[in-house]
Amino acid sequence: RPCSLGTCCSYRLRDALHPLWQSPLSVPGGTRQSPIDIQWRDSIFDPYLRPLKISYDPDTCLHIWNNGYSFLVEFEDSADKSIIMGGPLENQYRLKQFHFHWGAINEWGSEHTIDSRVYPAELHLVHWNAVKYESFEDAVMEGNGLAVIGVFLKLGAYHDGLQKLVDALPAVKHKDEIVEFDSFDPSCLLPSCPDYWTYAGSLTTPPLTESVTWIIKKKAIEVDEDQLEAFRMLLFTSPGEEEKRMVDNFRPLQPLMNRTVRSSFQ
Ligand SMILES: CCCCCOc1ccc(S(N)(=O)=O)cc1
Ligand SMILES: [Zn+2]
Repeated sequence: RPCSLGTCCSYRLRDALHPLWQSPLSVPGGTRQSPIDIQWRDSIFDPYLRPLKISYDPDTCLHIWNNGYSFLVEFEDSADKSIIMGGPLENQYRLKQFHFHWGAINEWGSEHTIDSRVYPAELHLVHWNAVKYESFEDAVMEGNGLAVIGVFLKLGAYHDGLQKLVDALPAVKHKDEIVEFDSFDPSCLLPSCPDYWTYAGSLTTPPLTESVTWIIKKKAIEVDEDQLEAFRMLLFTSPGEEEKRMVDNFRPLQPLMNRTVRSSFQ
């Protein structure tokens, strides 16, 4: 219905859209958005945080899929086979997938930062609360629905465990390509140090829902230049389209607002 001013009511200022995801950079009313900069000195040691318990079954590994934002390694999650519990979590969470975010060059690429230090890449191991919810899709909409372990990647020694994944990437060069991937245990991508920070946040890509308990490992894992370059040869684009290299697939930092970051270590 035309409004009294005779101008079309649907006209409104365009919100700032993220160039990559065409999604709002800021979620209206968002109070717990991710990623954030973790200020080490402002994080609070919580002695009640328990050790994180991680138990992955390599036989639940299904395939690698280029979804046009990143590449996902997806897991069979119809039973409690690959799970995490403890740490800040009240329930057991099931592994659904893991993926990475990275930059065009080694100077940037991670989503979270530590005292403003950026890493060349960041691994996200995505789990959902299978005690409280029926499916990952349901859990995505709930405040305690997801738990994501974040691991920083830094340039250094060759990472033997990552190489099996790197060798499979050419098979998923283009958006929507998928390749079978079996018997991979993602625990090989975790640092041996148990220390982590944890805070209440959100998905960093659409639908950006505020459903994630983030568990950010203090220690980074080392990978070498060729392994990082392998990520950068992936494409955002489908076969036949003008090629766009899959790089800089990270969301900008979001305001901390009224949140505390807790540490599992002193
Ligand atoms: C209902 C379908 C939802 C698909 C989206 O799933 C996601 C999105 C982002 C993340 S991240 N970068 O915050 O770890 C994890 C999972
Ligand atoms: Zn992610």
